[in-house]
Amino acid sequence: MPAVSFQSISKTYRTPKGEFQALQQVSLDIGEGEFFGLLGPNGAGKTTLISILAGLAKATSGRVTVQGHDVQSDFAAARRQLGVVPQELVFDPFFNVRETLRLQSGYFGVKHNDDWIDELLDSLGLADKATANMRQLSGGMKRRVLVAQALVHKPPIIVLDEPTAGVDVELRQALWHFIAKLNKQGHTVLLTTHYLEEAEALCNRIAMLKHGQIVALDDTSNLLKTASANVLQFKSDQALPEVLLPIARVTGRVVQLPAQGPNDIERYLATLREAGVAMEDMEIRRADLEDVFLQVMKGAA
Ligand SMILES: Nc1ncnc2c1ncn2[C@@H]1O[C@H](COP(=O)(O)OP(=O)(O)OP(=O)(O)O)[C@@H](O)[C@H]1O
Repeated sequence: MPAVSFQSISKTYRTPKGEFQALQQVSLDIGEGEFFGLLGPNGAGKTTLISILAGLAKATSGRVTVQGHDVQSDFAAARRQLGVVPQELVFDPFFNVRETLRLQSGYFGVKHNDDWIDELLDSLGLADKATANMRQLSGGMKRRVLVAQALVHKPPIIVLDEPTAGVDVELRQALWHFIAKLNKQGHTVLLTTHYLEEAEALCNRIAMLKHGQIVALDDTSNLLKTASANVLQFKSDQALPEVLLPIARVTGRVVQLPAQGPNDIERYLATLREAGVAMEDMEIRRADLEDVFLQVMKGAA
C-alpha cells in the first residue's frame, strides 16, 4: 500500500474572472519510506495538491488516500498519519513554545509526550526558547516551531511545503539533518521546494508540476541522466552570436550553454571565438537538477 496515493486529482477554483483549473488529473503514488520531491514554478499547483492531501481544500474530482485512508471520508485517521509543515507562519501569540506544542499534541489526542517535545526542541535548536512567548520569536525561530508542531504526534508521513523559504543556512542544515534522520528511521517525506540543490541532494524521487499537470516523474538519478551531460558556463558583457541564442540561458552576465558532449562544447567555443566574444570565469560543469528542471519546463511550454 502506498503511503500517499493521489488518484486523478483535479481542482477548479471559482474566481471573479471565471473558473481556473489549478490541477488537472494528477495521479501519483508515494511509497512508504520515500523522500519525495514535488517541484514546479510559482503557481504550478504544489500547495493546492498539499492542501488537498491535508484536508484543507477539497478536490473537484479524484481521490487521495493516506495509508489507505480517504482524506475526505476518513479524515481523522488520514490526518493522524500526516505531519504538515505549512508555508505560512500562523500562531496563537499568547502561548509560549512548549505550550504551543502541548496544545498541538492534545489536538491529536497524544498525552505525556514531553520527552519527545524535548527531543524536538533540542534537534531544532529551540531548547532555550521553550518558555519564550511565540510573539518574541524571530521569523526563522517561528518556522522551527512550525516544524516541531507538525512532528509532535510522530507522524509516519512528513509533508513540508517550502520549509526553507527565507531560512538561514544554519537552520537549513539542521533541519535537513533532522528530517533525513527521521526518513532513515522509516518516516515518509514529501517536500516542495524551490531550492533544487536541496531536492537533488535529498529526494530519491521527484515529480515536476507545470500548470497543474505532472510533466516529469522519475527517480532523481534517472532525471539527472536525461539532462544534457555538461554545461559550458562563463561571464560576458557582450551579445551572444545569434545561433547560440535559442540554447543559451542568460542570467545577468552569466551565460550557460547546455551541451550533450565535447563536440557541442568545441562548436560553442569556436562560434564564440569567431564572434570575438570575450569570456571570463569560463568553466565546464556537470548538468544538475536545475538544468533538468529548466529543460523539462521549456519542453512542457
Ligand atoms: N483560493 C484560490 N482561489 C483562486 N485561485 C487560487 C486559489 N489558490 C490558488 N489559486 C491559484 O492556483 C494556482 C496554483 O497555486 P498554488 O499555490 O497551488 O501554486 P504553487 O505551485 O504552490 O506556487 P508557489 O511555488 O508560488 O507556492 C495559482 O495560479 C493560484 O493563483
